[in-house]
Amino acid sequence: MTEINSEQAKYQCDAPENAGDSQPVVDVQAVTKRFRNTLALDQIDMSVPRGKVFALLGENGAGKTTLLRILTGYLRPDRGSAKVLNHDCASQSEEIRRQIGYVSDSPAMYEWMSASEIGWFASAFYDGAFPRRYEELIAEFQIPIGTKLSALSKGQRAKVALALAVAHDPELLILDEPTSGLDPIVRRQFLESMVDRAAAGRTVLLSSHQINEVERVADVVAILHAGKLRLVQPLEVLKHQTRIVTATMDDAEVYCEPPGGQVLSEEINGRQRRWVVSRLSDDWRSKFGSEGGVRTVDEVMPTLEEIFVAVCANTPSETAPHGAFQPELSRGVLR
Ligand SMILES: Nc1ncnc2c1ncn2[C@@H]1O[C@H](COP(=O)(O)OP(=O)(O)OP(=O)(O)O)[C@@H](O)[C@H]1O
Repeated sequence: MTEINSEQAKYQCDAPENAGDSQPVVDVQAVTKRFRNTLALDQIDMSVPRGKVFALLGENGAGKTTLLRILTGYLRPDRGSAKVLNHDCASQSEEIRRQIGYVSDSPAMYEWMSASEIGWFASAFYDGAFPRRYEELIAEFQIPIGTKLSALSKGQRAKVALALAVAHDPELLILDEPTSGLDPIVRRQFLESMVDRAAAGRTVLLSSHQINEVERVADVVAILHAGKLRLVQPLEVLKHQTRIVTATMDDAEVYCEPPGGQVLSEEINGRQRRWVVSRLSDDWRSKFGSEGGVRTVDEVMPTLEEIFVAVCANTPSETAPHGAFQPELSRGVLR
């Protein structure tokens, strides 16, 4: 069985020299990027704290890859600025790429090389420990070392790309859809190894559609929607402060104000009203439905997927007139 074991996680995570540094590892300010008629990123402000697993969620076309490509210097923003490890992404991209590990959504590798040869080739760019770490990862992943990359399966190639990105033990790992192509066992072990990295002070910034997986490993969640950053919050805070409130009215015609807080979404179905609400106060029940007409009221904790759907379904133009949803962020800094 392919396994990223605890031993491996240990060597990946020797304590970084400046682990105590409180400066964000990624600092994005007012970044805007347009492709012809598509506004891919619209005034993005975001900071990624050190030593966390930071998950960037968004629907297809939300702008995740565009943002990650700006951070790694493969794209330039039209406006705004971005820094990674205190280096400017537009002018110091080589330095950034040397210091980080990056796996793009479609890694380009020299197809005519074997896993062994590409490791040897990449080791020229990194410190002396790279070859040993790389070989151990390749062995853990059970990659046939002599086979040309062009002859490997999609999942095996994804593993080679990951091994290349991780083997120099980077302070920041940027992963665009890291688990696509991996089988469920490797996905799980890989994500757990990301948690171990964060615990040792390394930072992992990953984009994903796999919300259930993200829910298991992320410290911080950001949601991009149509090029706008709609939410950035520690996952624990997000889950603690967000509720699905369902009220059943005496009559479908009875109007009912939402239960306070920030309304992420509202659904009306006959006599039933359903809100996904963040920042609900502890005493919301005492104030709710004071005008009468509310027969029963229930409150449950939403899954991250339910929060994601609520945030993405509620674009500003659709925002309910009452309790309007405002992105849960201020300059993308966690509150
Ligand atoms: N090189 C490009 N030329 C033109 N449009 C582009 C280009 N790259 C991205 N876009 C557009 O920018 C928007 C954001 O794309 P992006 O790839 O960043 O989304 P994403 O969130 O990574 O999506 P997915 O989850 O499907 O990979 C999309 O509308 C896409 O069509």
